[in-house]
This record gives sequence, C-alpha cells and structure tokens, in this order.
Amino acid sequence: MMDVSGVGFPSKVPWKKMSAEELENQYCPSRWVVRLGAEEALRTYSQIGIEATTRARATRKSLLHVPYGDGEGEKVDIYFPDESSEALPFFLFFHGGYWQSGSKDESAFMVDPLTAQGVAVVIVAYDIAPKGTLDHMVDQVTRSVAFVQKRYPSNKGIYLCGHSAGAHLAAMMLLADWTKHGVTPNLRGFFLVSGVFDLEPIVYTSQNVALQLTLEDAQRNSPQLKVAQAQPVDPTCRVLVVVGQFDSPEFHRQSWEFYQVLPAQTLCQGEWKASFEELHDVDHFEIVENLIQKDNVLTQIILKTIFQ
Ligand SMILES: N[C@@H](CC(=O)c1ccccc1NC=O)C(=O)O
Repeated sequence: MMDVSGVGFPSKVPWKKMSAEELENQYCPSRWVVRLGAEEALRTYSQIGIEATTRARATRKSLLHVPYGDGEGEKVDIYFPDESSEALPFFLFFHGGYWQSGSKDESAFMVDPLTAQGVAVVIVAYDIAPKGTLDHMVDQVTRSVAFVQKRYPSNKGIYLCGHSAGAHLAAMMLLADWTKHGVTPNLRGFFLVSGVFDLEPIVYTSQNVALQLTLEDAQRNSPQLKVAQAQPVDPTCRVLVVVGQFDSPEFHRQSWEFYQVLPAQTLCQGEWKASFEELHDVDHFEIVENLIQKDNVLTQIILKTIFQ
C-alpha cells in the first residue's frame, strides 16, 4: 500500500507520539463515559458491584473468604448453583481498578445469571498496589487458578474472566508455568474484557505513581510481548477479547493488537480459538455492570462458550 493521503499511516505505537495529557486521558477510562460524568460513572460502578455482591451472598450457596494461600489478601469467594455437584464449570473473575483499586467484595456482578445456569463463580482477591507489586499479583492469580483446580479436580472446565487490569492478569495466565504449581488447570476459556496487554504506556501515566513499574517490569508483564512464545494451553481453549464501543482509542488498540498476536502461535501445536468483539453501546464500566443481567450480550456469549 502507498501512503497517498499525505497524512501518513497511523503509527504502530501511536501513544509514543501523544502529549502527556493525551496519554493520561487515553488511559483514564472514566473520562470516556458518555452517559455520566467521570466521578459518577466510578461511583455507579462500585455501587452496582456492591449491590450484586450483597445479593449474591444473600441468595446463593457460597463459601466466602476461602484462602488460596497464606497471605492475608489471598482469598476467594465461591458461589454455587443450587444443584450440589463439584462437576461444574468454574468461572473465575479478576476485578479491575488499575491494580490499585477494587476488591472481591464489590465484584460479584455475574454471579446471579451464571449460577442460575449451573456455573460456579469464583471472585478472586489479590493484593493491590501499593501493598502488592504487579509480579506478586500475577503470582497470586496463578495460585488462585491452581487452587481451584486442586480443590475441584472434577470440574467441567475452568474459565478465566478479567476486566481491565483484571483482564491483564487473566491474560498472564496464558503464559503461566503450571509445573511449578503441581497441577495443570483444566483451562477451557478466557474472557478478556476491556484489557490492557501492553503495559509500557502505563509507566508514563499517573497510574504508575502507586504501581511503580519500571520499564522492565512493564515488559516482563506484558502478554502482548510474550504470548507468541507461550504454549497453547489446550487446542480447543477459547480466548475471547472484548472491548466496549465507548472505550478509548488506546483501549481499542490494546484489545485489537492482542487479538492479532494470539493466532500467530498456532502452527502444528494446536491453537487457541480466538475471537474479537467490540460490544455495541457500552463503555468501560457498563460492559461489566451489564453482566448482572441474564439477557445481556456478553452474559450470553459467556454462557454459549461454556456450554457450546
Ligand atoms: N481511575 C480510573 C479507574 C479505572 O480505571 C477502573 C475502575 C474500576 C474498574 C476498572 C478500572 N480500570 C482498569 O482497571 C478511572 O478514572 O477511569
């Protein structure tokens, strides 16, 4: 192709040409919410999460604050369908909040519609910054997945879902070395919702005040850079990359480019069945808030993937 526009091709790394202010803006999801002001969007998100969690704890069979490790913050909440069986699909959720906010206690959005269909839902806590470093969070999340496999060896598949920073943590599980954990989890699917997969730009935003990532930390923890060398977990494991229509251009680029590097490592070793979806008419927060509803598009995609 020739550049005849005079404008030039968009850079492969457009963020490197952005002013500090523009970069900050691109990586501040609440500023891209159109239905509400930024602060109200964050308040609403947390309120919906708290309400869903209160409801889930009051109405579902659950095991709360179950330790997956010795650390104080290493706990999961497990919510079960009515029928008692351990041979269930397990859906693990890693909350977002730029690795420095959020908790499992306000993140049980999808418990109601998924448990109603026979899926056990596990909401995972990890030590957010400044207490936890990113390397530590990745290790914690890895141990939480190994824990679920060990505790429920007859599971009908483990599905990992993360939102935003949590989608990054979920994607890092594509790179995990399970031999160190004495178990190979029965991973059947990944739902990566409005994620960040190349962490380098984050280093230059205010998010890094709490995170304190060096460039090396960011690169080591960027699935975008590492996933091409990863072993496919299972030839039929699904990887769904989703982004909201109203997410910022940088968030769109992050999801699209991660999806683009996924099928590259197929060759003859098996492949991840990857797909990419831009969800219509939702922003960075609604995309998860809407998981409280059974007839929402993403809820339906998740259920179809689990029960295909
Ligand atoms: N300070 C950020 C908050 C944020 O990014 C966020 C909040 C809740 C859940 C996910 C988020 N984004 C990524 O992890 C903002 O104003 O958008």
